[in-house]
Amino acid sequence: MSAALDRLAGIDTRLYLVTDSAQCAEAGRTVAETVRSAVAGGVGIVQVRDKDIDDTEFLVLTREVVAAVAEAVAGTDRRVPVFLNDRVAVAGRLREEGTDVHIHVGQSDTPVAEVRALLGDAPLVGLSAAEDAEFAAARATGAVDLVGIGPVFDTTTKADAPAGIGPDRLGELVSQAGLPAVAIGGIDATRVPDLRGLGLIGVCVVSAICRAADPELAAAELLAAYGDGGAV
Ligand SMILES: Cc1ncc(COP(=O)(O)OP(=O)(O)O)c(N)n1
Ligand SMILES: Cc1nc(C(=O)O)sc1CCOP(=O)(O)O
Ligand SMILES: [Mg+2]
Repeated sequence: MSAALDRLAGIDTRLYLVTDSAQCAEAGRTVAETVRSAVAGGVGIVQVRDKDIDDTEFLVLTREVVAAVAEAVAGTDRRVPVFLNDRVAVAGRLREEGTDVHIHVGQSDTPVAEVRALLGDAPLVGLSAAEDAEFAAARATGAVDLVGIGPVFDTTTKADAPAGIGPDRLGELVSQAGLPAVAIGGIDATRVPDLRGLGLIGVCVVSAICRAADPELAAAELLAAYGDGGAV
C-alpha cells in the first residue's frame, strides 16, 4: 500500500473528475473549459472519458484537456495528472510525444500487465475493481496504483451501471482492497459527507461537475464537504 501511495506523492487525490463530453456540451461548455474551471476549484485528478468518439478525436480532446490543466495550475506547484479512460494506444502516442498522461482501465479493458508492457513503468495505472478476487489480482500484478470502486450510489451517467452498493459496503471493500482506492458513482456534495472516514484517498464525480452551472464552485463545494476525507 505504501509503495502505491508513494507513486501518488504530490497529488491531491481527494477530488477526481471524470469528464463527460455530452454533459459538458449540455451545460454550454467545452470539456476543456469545464476542466480548467474545475481544476481551478480544486480538482486534483482528471480522467478523459468519451465512449462516442474515435481515437483521433480522443487524441485531440486529450490534448485540449492537458492544456486546460496546465493553464489552471500555472504558477502553482500543483501536480494534477490526466488519465485516459481505456485508450492505451492514444496514451502511448501522447507519451511518445512527451506528454505525461496516465491510464484507467476496467476489468473488461486492456489487462494491466499489457498496459505496463505497452507504456512502461512511469504512468500511473488505475483499475476498476469491486470484489476481493479483483483486488487480489490487482495487487498481484504489482502494477496498479489505485483502484476505482463503484457505483457507490445509483448513477445515470453510466448506462450499464448496476445499483449503488452504498457507503457501508464501500467501506468493507476499501478495507479489503490493500491499494489506494477512490469511490465513483452518484456522488455529489450532499452525499460526500457519507464517504468520509472509509479509508478512501478520494471521490470521483462526473455529473456533479460536468452538469454544474459553475464547475469551479461545484469543485470547491465538493471539497469543502469532503474535507480531508476523514484521512486515509
Ligand atoms: C476512477 C474510475 N473508477 C472506475 C471507472 C469505471 O471504469 P470501467 O469499469 O472501465 O468503465 P468505463 O468508465 O470504461 O465505462 C472509471 N472510469 N474511473
Ligand atoms: C464512469 C463511471 N464508472 C462507474 C463505476 O461504478 O464503475 S459509475 C460512473 C459514472 C459516474 O457518474 P456520476 O458521478 O455522474 O454518477
Ligand atoms: Mg473502461
